[in-house]
Amino acid sequence: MPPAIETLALTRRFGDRLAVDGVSMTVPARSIYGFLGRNGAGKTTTIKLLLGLLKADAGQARIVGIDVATDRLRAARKVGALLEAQGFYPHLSGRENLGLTCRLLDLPASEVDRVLDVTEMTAHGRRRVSDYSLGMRQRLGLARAMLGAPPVLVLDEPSNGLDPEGIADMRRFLRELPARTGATVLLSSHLLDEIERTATHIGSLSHGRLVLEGALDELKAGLATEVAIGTDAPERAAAVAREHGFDVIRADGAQADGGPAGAALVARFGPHEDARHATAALNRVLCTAGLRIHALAPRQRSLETLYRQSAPATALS
Ligand SMILES: Nc1ncnc2c1ncn2[C@@H]1O[C@H](COP(=O)(O)OP(=O)(O)OP(=O)(O)O)[C@@H](O)[C@H]1O
Repeated sequence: MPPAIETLALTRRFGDRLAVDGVSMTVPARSIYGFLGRNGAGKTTTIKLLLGLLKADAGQARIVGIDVATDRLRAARKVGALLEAQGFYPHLSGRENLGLTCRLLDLPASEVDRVLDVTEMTAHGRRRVSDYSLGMRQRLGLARAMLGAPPVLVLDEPSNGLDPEGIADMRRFLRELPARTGATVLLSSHLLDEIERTATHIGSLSHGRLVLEGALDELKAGLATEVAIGTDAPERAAAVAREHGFDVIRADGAQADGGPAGAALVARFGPHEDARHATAALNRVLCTAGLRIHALAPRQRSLETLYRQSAPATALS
């Protein structure tokens, strides 16, 4: 089975600006691929290249093995998209809006029932889109992207503007999608936490370059285990720990004792080190030196850590 999406040194300039700079990304079939990057990193341009809405200056893009540049229409039939501007006719019902797209794509009318059912929108199909909540419009956008059952879905910020309940709903829906329909989802979002809870794989762009890619579990497993140290004498604790060969840093985040967020003293163990043994050894060293240690708290390995490490110069946006 070819990857759902594959690019090879994909490049696109606007004037002097390299918006997409030699990106080689692989989205495995049936994955949920979180596509990350701050504003202007090149996500939308990449998506437009994948959809054949823009031409690449160099490199290739393939959707389920079909070259987007040389076989544009066949590739386009394999991908459904939910982009920011939904472009529905507000005075028409959801069902009528979908019917129009169905005719444009030369698909059987039964597709409307199918996608309304998949997106749990059947009950609202006959209501006018102007009466829909934002969450329902996003669902309808998903339904439209799924017309013709394309194997690949590209969703740009599907949770944008939704309330917490709507976001949770969207998350549940997306997580179930590959198993229910066999589809692969490329999910572009600024919400790291949402991506972490939804995606199986991630790819991160920074200044047009792919700086991080892989299965989320594997990437997280490769991160060092970190333990926050709660002590009254952080400077001395750091010095003692370092003397004994521990890698100790000052890091942002919650204090080990649950106190106010700020610079915490954090020990980092290698990804293959036994964290329990290492923590016990660290504790022994600090206590033997007469330091008062009131907490040793393991920190979660998070997508945020990965993201910051891969693009350290860029702030979250
Ligand atoms: N049509 C265009 N003409 C000129 N420059 C453009 C054009 N489209 C994008 N760019 C530039 O290319 C770079 C990448 O933009 P792009 O929209 O792909 O980023 P993005 O990651 O999608 O950001 P956002 O999260 O804000 O949508 C930016 O510097 C942007 O200003």
